[in-house]
Amino acid sequence: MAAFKTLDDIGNISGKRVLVRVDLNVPVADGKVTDATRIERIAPTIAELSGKGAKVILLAHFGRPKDGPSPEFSLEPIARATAQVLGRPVGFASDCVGDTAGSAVAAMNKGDVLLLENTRFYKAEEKNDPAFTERLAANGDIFVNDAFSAAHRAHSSTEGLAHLLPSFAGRTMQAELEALEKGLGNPVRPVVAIVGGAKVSTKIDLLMNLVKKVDALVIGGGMANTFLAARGTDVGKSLCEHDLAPTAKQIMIEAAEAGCAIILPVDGVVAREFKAGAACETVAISDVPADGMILDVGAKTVTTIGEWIDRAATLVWNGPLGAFEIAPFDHATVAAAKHAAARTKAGKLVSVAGGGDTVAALNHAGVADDFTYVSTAGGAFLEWMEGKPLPGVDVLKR
Ligand SMILES: Nc1ncnc2c1ncn2[C@@H]1O[C@H](COP(=O)(O)OP(=O)(O)O)[C@@H](O)[C@H]1O
Ligand SMILES: O=C(OP(=O)(O)O)[C@H](O)COP(=O)(O)O
Repeated sequence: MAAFKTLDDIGNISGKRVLVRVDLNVPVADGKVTDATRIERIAPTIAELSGKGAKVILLAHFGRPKDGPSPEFSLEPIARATAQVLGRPVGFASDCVGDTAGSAVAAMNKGDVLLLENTRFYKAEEKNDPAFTERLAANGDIFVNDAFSAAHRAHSSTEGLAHLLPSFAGRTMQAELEALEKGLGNPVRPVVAIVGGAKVSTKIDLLMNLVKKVDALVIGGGMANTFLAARGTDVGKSLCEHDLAPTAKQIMIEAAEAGCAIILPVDGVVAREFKAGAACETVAISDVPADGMILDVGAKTVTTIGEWIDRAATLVWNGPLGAFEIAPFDHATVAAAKHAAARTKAGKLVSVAGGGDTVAALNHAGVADDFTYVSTAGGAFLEWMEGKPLPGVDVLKR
C-alpha cells in the first residue's frame, strides 16, 4: 500500500466536484506550447476521474506573475493545448475563485473538464493564505494533487487545500514518487549530478545538501555563471546572481569537505544578443568580453562533461547547459543528452533527468525515451533527492 492516499482510495465520485492540482507550467514560444510532456503526464488522472463521472476542475500556475493578472501569464492558451492533448473539450474560466469560477463550475456536467485561470494571479496563493485556500476549496468536494513538479511549494493549491478537503495523490504524482524511489532510492555510485538552467535563486540552496549526496556536481547553464563570478571570473553580461556569491562559495567549501568534485565550465559560447542567429564565439572562461553573455558551455567543457558521464554509474540531471531553445546554444545540452542516452542504452548508466525545460531539451535532442527515467519535476526532484520533505506530498500521507 502506498504511503499516501491514491485514486484507488477515492470511492464513488460520480457527480462530485474534484479539484485537481496539475502542473501546466509548460514551455511556450510565440503563444504555442513547445513541449507538451507535462500535459501528457496528467492525462491518465483526468481520464480516470472524468470516466468515473466526476466534474474535473483543474488548478494550475503558469510562470511567476509579479503584479496580479496579466495576459502574458494567462492559462487560456494552455487550456486549448490541454484539450488537444486530451482529445476532448476543456472549458476555461478567467478566474480561479469568486463568481466567475463558481458559475463555470456550477454549469459543469458529470465528466466535464474545466481549467481555472492561473492561481498565481493572487499573491495569497504563494503565501498559502487560509482565506484564499477556502475560496479555492469552495469549488470542490475532493482534492487530487497530480503536480509532483510543484510539490516543493507550500502554496494554497499545492498544500493548503489538502487540509480542507479529502485529498488524494493523482496517478502522475504516484508514478513519479515510485519511479524516483526505484531509480534513485539506493543509487549505485559514483553518482554524478548535472545542474544548469536559469532558476538560480530558487535552486542554489538545494546544492548545499546535494553535494553531500553525490560524488561530482557538474554546474552549467545560468547557474554556472553565479559560481564563476563567486570565484572571481568576470562573466560580462551573462545571467548571474552576484548577490548569491557567498552561497556559491559556501557550496564549494561544503563540496570540498564532502569529497564532491565541482566541475565548472572552462569555456563558453558568448554572444552580444539573446536571439536566433546572433553572432557568437567560443572563448576561454577567463576571456568573456564585458558586453558578452555566456549562452552555452564551450566544446572543451562538453568533453569534460562527457568524461564525467563516463565515470558515473548514476546520473541525475536538472537544468539545460545552455539556452537550448535558440540554436546554436543547444549544442552542449544536446551533446551531453546524447552521450548520457548512449551510456544508458549500453547498460552502463542509470540516468534520471527532470524539469519542465530539461524534458523539453531531451525531447529536442531526441533522446528522452532513452533515459532510465524522465521526471516532469526539476526543483521538486532535486529537493526529493536531497531528502527534504515535500509539502505537497507530505500532506497527502495516510
Ligand atoms: N547560460 C544561460 N543563460 C541564460 N539562460 C540559460 C542559460 N543556460 C540555460 N538557460 C535557460 O534555462 C532555462 C531552464 O531553466 P530551469 O527552469 O531552471 O530548468 P527546468 O525547467 O528544467 O527545471 C531555459 O529556458 C534555458 O534557456
Ligand atoms: O516548472 C516548475 O519547476 P522546474 O522549473 O523546477 O521544473 C514548476 O512548475 C514549479 O514552478 P516554480 O519554480 O515557479 O514554483
